[in-house]
Amino acid sequence: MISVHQAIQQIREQNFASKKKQTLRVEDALGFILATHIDAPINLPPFKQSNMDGYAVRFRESENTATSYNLIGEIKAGDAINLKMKPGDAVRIFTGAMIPDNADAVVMQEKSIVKNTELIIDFAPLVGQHMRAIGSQISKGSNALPKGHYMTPVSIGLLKSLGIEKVQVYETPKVTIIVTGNELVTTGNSLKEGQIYESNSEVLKAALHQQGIQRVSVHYAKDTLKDTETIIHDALIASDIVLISGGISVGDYDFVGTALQNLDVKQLFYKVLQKPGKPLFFGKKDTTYVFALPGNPASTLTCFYVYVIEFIDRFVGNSHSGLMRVQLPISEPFENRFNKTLFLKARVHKNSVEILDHQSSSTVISFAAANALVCIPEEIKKVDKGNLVETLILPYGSSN
Ligand SMILES: Nc1nc2c(c(=O)[nH]1)N[C@H]1C(S)=C(S)[C@@H](COP(=O)(O)OP(=O)(O)OC[C@H]3O[C@@H](n4cnc5c(N)ncnc54)[C@H](O)[C@@H]3O)O[C@H]1N2
Ligand code: MOO
Repeated sequence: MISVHQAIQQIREQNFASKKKQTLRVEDALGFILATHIDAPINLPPFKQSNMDGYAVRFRESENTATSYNLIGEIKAGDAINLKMKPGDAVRIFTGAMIPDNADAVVMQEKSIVKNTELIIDFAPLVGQHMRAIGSQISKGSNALPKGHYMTPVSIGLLKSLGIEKVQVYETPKVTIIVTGNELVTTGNSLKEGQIYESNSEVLKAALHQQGIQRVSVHYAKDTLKDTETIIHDALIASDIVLISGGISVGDYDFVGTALQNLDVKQLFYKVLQKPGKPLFFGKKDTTYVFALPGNPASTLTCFYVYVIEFIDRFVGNSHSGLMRVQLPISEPFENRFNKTLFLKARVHKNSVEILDHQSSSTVISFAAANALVCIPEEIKKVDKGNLVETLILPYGSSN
């Protein structure tokens, strides 16, 4: 049995140096990881822009205390007019429009009065006010997004605003989910005595999709060594990652461990001093990695969030791997009576984190209400109210 820390270290030690790359249109790259640094091909903004609807002014020669200017023209957004402004001139200007080269400042229209061709303002404008300088957001040639960056909607927007059409990203892994268990029935069928509805495959598939992984197939193995072995054998050939649900404990009908051994899958670790998810297996055959996730639904999902996400982030070259971890004050005292590291379903509130009821690994009712997992290390026996605890924010935790 190894510690949670050792298990995570083992995952981090895997070497994914030769990652496959692919080229995508920027708008198709949501959720992918950039395989190259991207430098700005143009200045942003590409020309001096007005930040307000109002008037561009050029100060009089030696001072800028003037409050009266001569209005000489108008420039709208999209106009390519570079008016030559003399000292004391003003130009009607709009937000996003190109400001004449020699304008010194923009004055908001709310602070101005126009009488015929005279612009009167009741204060002396500051040099550069309400103007966006060329390249002030990003200058041509400087780095817009680094290699390893996770593409979000706004990353797409930034690259689009730089005129970039295509990006190189790392390929996402092909994942096979294998579900074991004779008691499992898919929805749409009626339950017979002793049967339950199968859910882990859909949970894992949805959680993978949320990580940007679309190439996922699901297979079902009966609780026989032959069936388990055949299905794992085929998955090892067809996939980069195999996720197996259930059958990894010590019961007479838990065949996953033996099947993996028979198929020469090298064990990197088996059993972690944690609750839930103690009988977690991690191994490798050739270039394919295998996680055998304990079948209890909350154990399966906890192991996915703590270990599989860490692994996938590294596999796809994400420079930030694993769930975000923050220290938060706990809302009630907590006792760890298990001599194991606990991952507890929890809810982050504004100024604290609350451990939820129903922590059993066979129940997902608290997981459905959770937006975080609190990690209490095995050596911590008691946490007082208000003490800081390590809190892992679930992928949807910031939005619910
Ligand atoms: N003698 C011992 N028994 C058990 C130990 C142990 O150390 N000694 N460990 C327990 C722990 S901890 C866990 S976790 C489970 C893990 O067992 P398996 O990985 O072999 O999982 P199963 O037995 O196949 O299933 C456990 C539980 O979860 C339900 N299940 C499984 N798959 C699904 C699914 N796809 N959808 C919904 N529900 C599923 C299954 O019906 C069982 O109730 O072992 C303990 N036993
Ligand atoms: O470790 Mo098991 O996952 O408690 O139920």
